[in-house]
Order: sequence, then C-alpha cells, then structure tokens
Amino acid sequence: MIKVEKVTLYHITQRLKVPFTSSIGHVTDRDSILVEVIDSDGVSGWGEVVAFSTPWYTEETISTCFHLLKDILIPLVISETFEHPDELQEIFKRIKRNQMAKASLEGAIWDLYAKKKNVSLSTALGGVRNEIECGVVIGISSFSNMIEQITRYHEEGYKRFKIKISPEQDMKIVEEIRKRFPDLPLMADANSSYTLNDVERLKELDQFGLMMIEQPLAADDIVDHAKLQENLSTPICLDESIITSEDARKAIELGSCQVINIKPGRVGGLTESKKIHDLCLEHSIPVWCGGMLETSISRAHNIALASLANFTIPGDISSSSRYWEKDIVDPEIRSVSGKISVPNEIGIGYKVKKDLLKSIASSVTVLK
Ligand SMILES: O=C(O)CCC(=O)C1=CC=C[C@@H](O)[C@@H]1C(=O)O
Ligand SMILES: [Mg+2]
Repeated sequence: MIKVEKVTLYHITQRLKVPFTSSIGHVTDRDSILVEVIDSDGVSGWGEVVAFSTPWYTEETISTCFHLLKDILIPLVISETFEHPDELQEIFKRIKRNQMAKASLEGAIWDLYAKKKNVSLSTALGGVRNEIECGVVIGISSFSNMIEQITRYHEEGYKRFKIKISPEQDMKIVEEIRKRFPDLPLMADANSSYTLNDVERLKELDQFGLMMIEQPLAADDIVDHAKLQENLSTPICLDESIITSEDARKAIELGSCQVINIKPGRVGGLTESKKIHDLCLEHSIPVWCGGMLETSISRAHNIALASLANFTIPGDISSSSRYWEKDIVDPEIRSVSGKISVPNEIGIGYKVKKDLLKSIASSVTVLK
C-alpha cells in the first residue's frame, strides 16, 4: 500500500555547458523542479518536471507545473491510498492535460513503488534489456560546429545522431553530413517547421537515407502528417503530436507515422508511456525514448523505460556530462561506447545527491 505523506519540490537552474537551439527554441539556463515523495513507511522516490521555463515546446512551463503540483496534484495524491502507480491515472482524471506536471509526480511514485517492491524501476516497468544504446542530439549551430560535434560523438561510440533542421538549413547540412558520414545512423527533427506546401522539398530529403524525420508538421496535427507520409519514403516519427495513447492509436490508424518518440513528460508519465509502447508493439511501430535536456533523475527514468522490448531505436539518452558540469546522481550517468547499463539496484538505481541539490536550489517547497 502507498500513502504519500510528504512531497518536496526543489527548484534548480543549471547552465547548460553549451546552449541548445532548435527551430523553435533556445535554451541556455535550464530550470528544473525535482520532486521527492516520501510515504508513510519512510520510503522515498524521485521525479522531475521536464517542462521548460517558457511554453515553446509544449504549453506547460516550470511555473504552471509548480502551481499544478502544489495546489492540485499533490493535495490529491496525499489524500489517497493506492497499491500501484497505474492508479494515478484515475486519480488525475479530473485534471485536464498538464502532462509534465502529472508525469513528475507519477515518476516519483513509480520510483517509490519499485523501491517498496525491492526491484529496479526497469523490472517494475517490465523491462527486458540490461543495457540500452545511446543516441545524441546536435542542436542548430554553424555547419562546422555541427560536423565537429558529430565527429566527436561518433568517436565516443554514440549509436544514433539526431540533428535539428528547418527549411532554412535542411538540405545543405544533411548533404554535408552525408558526404563525410555516408552510413551514419542519422535522423532529423524539424519541430513543426514545415507545412504541406513543403512536400517537394521534404521529398528531396528522401535521397539521404535518413532513419526518420521527426515532427515535420504542426504539433497538433495527425491528418496532414498522414498525407505527407504517403509522399515520403523517409519514415515520419511523431513527437509533439502524441500526448496520449489515444493520439498514438489514431496516428497509427491514419498512417501519420512509422515511428513514435515517447517522452514520459510529454505523455503524462510512465504508465501512459507503457501503454503507447504496448500499442506500438502490437502494430509493429518501433519506439524510442526522447530527451528533454533533463537532469539525471529523469534520465534514469528514461533508461528504465528504454529497457522495454519495443524500444528498438537508440533514443536521446546521452551521458549527463553532455549537458551538465556536475551530475546530481551517483554514480554519474555515462554512455560508454554508446551504451548505458540498466541498473539492477532498486528504484531508479542512482542515488540523488541531496546535499548538492539543496546547495543549488533557489527554493525548496515542502508539502504534507
Ligand atoms: O535531451 C536531449 O538531449 C535533447 C532533446 C531534444 O532534442 C529536444 C528536447 C526538447 C525540445 C526539442 O527541441 C527537442 C525535441 O523536440 O525532441
Ligand atoms: Mg522532437
């Protein structure tokens, strides 16, 4: 039985080692809220709000998530007793969307649940792998800088390379990369920077043998994506368009994509992530785990999730040192030759450095 008694929210801001730019946003300082839940047996679990400070990727922000957590979701959870984190979906049903706020608390309760069951989060979720393959994302910057980064990460052994593209710099950069790395497992994320008027342009990308193109069209669209997919040989992968397993069902039915990127934050948590994973498995749609420039708490959740059977494509899971000077968990999360072992220890399998967290937190809010 789980009875959450106390929840602590740590608000931190960390400077990224290198700013991250996509076609829709630019991040230099990354705000995060880290969520620690403690239950009536004194067991603790960790989660993370992965929303950004402003609503450029989805409509949620760090501030909306703080409000939702403090004023609505945490009071709801504290008043309930439950057996399994899956039950949170019923408890949260009355609250529309706000997936990242929900996911942060739900993820912390999954960690706590796994610890109470004495198993790793991977085992609790039904994971089948003891290591996962790592991919890396290269944000928009000068061509030479992007090539330099790809070269370095390639030498480090990363298994999949995602670049950010927009109509302003698509063909040229893909061509440049292909000249140097003809066989690189390469994909491109457009973050909705195209419309159906760009079909001819996108068709030209087919010649470069990309693994997939991620979210070429609008975030709220699955109809135009189906039309586009009919015209492209490059598989479309949906990111922003998939907020629930129902969205995934409809997108699969319409033929809007051939791959889905699952980010637990975007879809409201690990339970929904699992549902999407299972549905995709049934329909032979491979999935991979997307990143959110997160700390190692969310990274640890992603590693556990990516150990499920249908995560057959390396995700955006890279070493924590890719973004951060200091890791907030022990041991540090590191990709070695493009792989990370899935921890066997209970829960997320990494110890959160609470002293470090307290020393960098701009606010600590305790709710009971
Ligand atoms: O976590 C990472 O390493 C990068 C993640 C990443 O590429 C993204 C995170 C958040 C918003 C985006 O522009 C982008 C994405 O759309 O997938
Ligand atoms: Mg994306």
